[in-house]
Amino acid sequence: MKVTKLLELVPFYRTNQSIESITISGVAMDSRTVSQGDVFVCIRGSETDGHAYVASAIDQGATVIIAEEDLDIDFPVIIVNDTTKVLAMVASTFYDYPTEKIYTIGVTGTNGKTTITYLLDEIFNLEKQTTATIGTIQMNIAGDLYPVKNTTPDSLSLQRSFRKMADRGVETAIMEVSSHALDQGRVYGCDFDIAIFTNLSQDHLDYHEDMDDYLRAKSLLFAQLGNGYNVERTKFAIINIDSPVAAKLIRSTAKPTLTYGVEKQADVMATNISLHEKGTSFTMLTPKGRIEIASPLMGMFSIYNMLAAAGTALASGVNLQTIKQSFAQTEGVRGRFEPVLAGQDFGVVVDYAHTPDSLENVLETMKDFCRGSIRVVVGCGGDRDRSKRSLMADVAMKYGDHIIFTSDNPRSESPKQILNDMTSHLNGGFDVELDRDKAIETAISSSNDGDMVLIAGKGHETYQEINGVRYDFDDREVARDILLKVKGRRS
Ligand SMILES: CC(=O)N[C@H]1[C@@H](OP(=O)(O)OP(=O)(O)OC[C@H]2O[C@@H](n3ccc(=O)[nH]c3=O)[C@H](O)[C@@H]2O)O[C@H](CO)[C@@H](O)[C@@H]1O[C@H](C)C(=O)N[C@@H](C)C(=O)N[C@H](CCC(=O)O)C(=O)O
Ligand SMILES: Nc1ncnc2c1ncn2[C@@H]1O[C@H](COP(=O)(O)OP(=O)(O)OP(=O)(O)O)[C@@H](O)[C@H]1O
Ligand SMILES: N[C@H](CCC[C@H](N)C(=O)O)C(=O)O
Ligand SMILES: [Mg+2]
Repeated sequence: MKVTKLLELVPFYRTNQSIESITISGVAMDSRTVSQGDVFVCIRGSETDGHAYVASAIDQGATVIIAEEDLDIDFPVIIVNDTTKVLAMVASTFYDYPTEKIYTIGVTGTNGKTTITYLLDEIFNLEKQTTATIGTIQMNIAGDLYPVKNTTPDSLSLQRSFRKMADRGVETAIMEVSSHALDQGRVYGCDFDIAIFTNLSQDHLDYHEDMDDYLRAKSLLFAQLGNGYNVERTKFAIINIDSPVAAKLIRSTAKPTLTYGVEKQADVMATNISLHEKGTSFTMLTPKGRIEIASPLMGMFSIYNMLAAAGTALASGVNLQTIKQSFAQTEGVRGRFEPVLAGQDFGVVVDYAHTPDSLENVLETMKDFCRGSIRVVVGCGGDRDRSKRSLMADVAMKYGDHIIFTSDNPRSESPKQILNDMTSHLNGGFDVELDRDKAIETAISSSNDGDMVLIAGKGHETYQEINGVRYDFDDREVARDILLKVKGRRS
């Protein structure tokens, strides 16, 4: 491709020499992945600055550089104001504007993103659509699964993935859009048709200055809605009206909004709610009529997730019966309120709650049904928001009868320090066990008929990250093994 064609979405740039005759065969944002003929785009990151790797990119075969500053080299350089935005633009041009051909749904909010992408995927699959999802667990393109590094990939990988989707005939793509991604422009260049907001509660204050900054990042998804190249499809924002920040998000988009909720009047509402041991049921009121919903998904938070998915599906033209059927037959998402069953007479649930709000939602749900004691095994991740640690501990103390604080993914931090951050303000009444395996064993082996154990924080994860090394660790497998061992001892 001619580099001038690659720049067709970039309105302003300067060059240090003529670039007319240059052609490129790929786009790279990391010097370590440059191939012969690539354009190398220098990105200023949080750890390092891509401008420092220009020489190495040239050595690897780059034919032209996109930078934010004059580089004083005898090599073609295109100078722009903001390489992050330009990377997204050129990636989208290089891969031939793939989101133009795909109905694209973005989900943002503190909790519920993964769950909603799965619910929507199931609905669209019932409609016999070819779909793709991108998020925390994996990327799924028409049934082919790919591992992911981030919940939301960088703009270059993202556009490459969209290209793959378009080539595989994907009609609808549903993706999680994290606040980091919005802040770092990873989804510039995506032409979203629908933007969904779940909720906002404390998380990521290691990255965002404060909750306002966190909200500002989230609101970019809605501000960006309709800025793309496809003007034929109607764009919608789907907003949880019960969230205290709903009005701000509604104001941040010029596009039509469909609201959902339980407490306030909304376009899609749940009434006659029944939360029970086997799931939920409710009457769903929608602009297309009312319908009775019954689902195995547990807890009030699941009703919000279903309303978000239902509103989106309706806005996308899906009928109510399909939505009802999908919610009835869903098996939920792995690691989200996932029961571990080994014939025991007490409950064991693995859940990805890693924020104060999600932990509270899950424990509230357990409290409603637990006939005995609630045991909570929980820790907090290292190199993440320190201020959520004591809040998560408070929630565990509020709902649990027996609390075992343990390690999550300590990453580069000292596990003891993390646990100290969680517990230093408490006056006892809990156990601390650094070894997550042992913590789970203690909780399970002390449980009896009617009790419930919550193993929180790691959900679907199959590793524990300590000092840069990922060791195999799966809460569900560990719990199952211990349950079988304990059963053997008791019989
Ligand atoms: C803090 C953060 O978000 N960092 C993200 C960021 O990396 P960075 O800014 O640190 O990049 P950097 O390492 O400074 O490098 C700058 C530039 O130099 C280039 N480089 C670097 C080295 C080299 O030898 N050559 C070279 O060219 C890099 O390719 C890059 O273009 O951009 C990268 C590409 O998009 C991300 O993978 C990376 O995510 C890191 C791994 C991360 O852990 N992020 C977490 C916090 C995150 O984003 N989480 C959210 C989900 C949160 C949630 O909802 O719960 C997510 O979306 O995953
Ligand atoms: N709507 C909701 N409101 C509050 N808590 C929720 C909601 N949905 C799910 N949760 C809780 O949050 C946890 C994570 O859910 P999910 O993975 O769907 O969220 P996410 O937004 O994708 O999280 P992440 O930011 O890690 O990607 C669940 O295990 C559950 O405990
Ligand atoms: N997407 C979240 C996941 C947290 C999961 C928890 N197990 C942890 O490691 O903190 C994050 O990166 O902050
Ligand atoms: Mg997620």
